[in-house]
Amino acid sequence: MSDTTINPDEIAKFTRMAEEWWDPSGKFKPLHKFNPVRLTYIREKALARFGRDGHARRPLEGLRVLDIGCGGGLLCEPLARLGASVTGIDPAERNIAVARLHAEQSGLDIDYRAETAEAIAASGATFDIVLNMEVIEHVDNVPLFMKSASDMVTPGGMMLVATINRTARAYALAIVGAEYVLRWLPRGTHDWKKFITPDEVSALVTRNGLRVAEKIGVVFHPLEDAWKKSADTGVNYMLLAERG
Ligand SMILES: C[S@@+](CC[C@H](N)C(=O)[O-])C[C@H]1O[C@@H](n2cnc3c(N)ncnc32)[C@H](O)[C@@H]1O
Ligand SMILES: [Mg+2]
Repeated sequence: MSDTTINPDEIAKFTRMAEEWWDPSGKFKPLHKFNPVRLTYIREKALARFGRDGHARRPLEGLRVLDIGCGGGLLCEPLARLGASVTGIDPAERNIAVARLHAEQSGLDIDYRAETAEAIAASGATFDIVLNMEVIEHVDNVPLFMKSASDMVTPGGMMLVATINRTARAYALAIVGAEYVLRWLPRGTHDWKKFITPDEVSALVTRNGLRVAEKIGVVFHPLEDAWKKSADTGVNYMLLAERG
């Protein structure tokens, strides 16, 4: 197995789409649509874990957040607005350039770096919150990726993972449905074989010293045109893991 998590085809694919990160109806429309449910989840879990007051103007003030595979910064920016000290990393340099420019235009101070998780982990850096959102299914050497991500969770900290389950239903909905029928995503965005089950994610984080606190599904509601939390983890899901 290679000693890097970088899959060059994946980086090339995201580099080609980089100009579209902030277009809510462009190629990253599904991520824009996911944002409300996942931001609500991250915020809620962070308030609980770190004993923060949700009514404060900047409730996450001072918490160090690492967003792995941050792309154009769709999660970094709202978290910076909540007061967090955000570091966004992505091996695709074009993504980082787009993210930096957008943060500057938004008047936000975010530490963006064109780096891999394994490189940052090797430096010994740790964070209160590590975000691992819609990335695992795009990396090589998943064990190294999950070890690097887990190692960066400080004692008392947490990691949130969002990804797609490897089920027949995920093939039908996340690939055939989303790429071919509804055309929400460009064809070839996902490879079913790279999807990962909640049990596999749990085993990888547990092996690296974290404890799985919750697994929840995320399901699309067509009538409301919105994604919502659900007990059904059969396709899209999120997992919360904590250290100590
Ligand atoms: C589907 S996007 C998700 C972007 C962002 N996390 C979000 O949810 O809005 C996947 C991102 O992972 C990045 N990526 C690909 N391989 C990676 C790796 N080995 N390590 C970290 N990020 C990677 C891609 O460049 C891309 O920006
Ligand atoms: Mg994906």
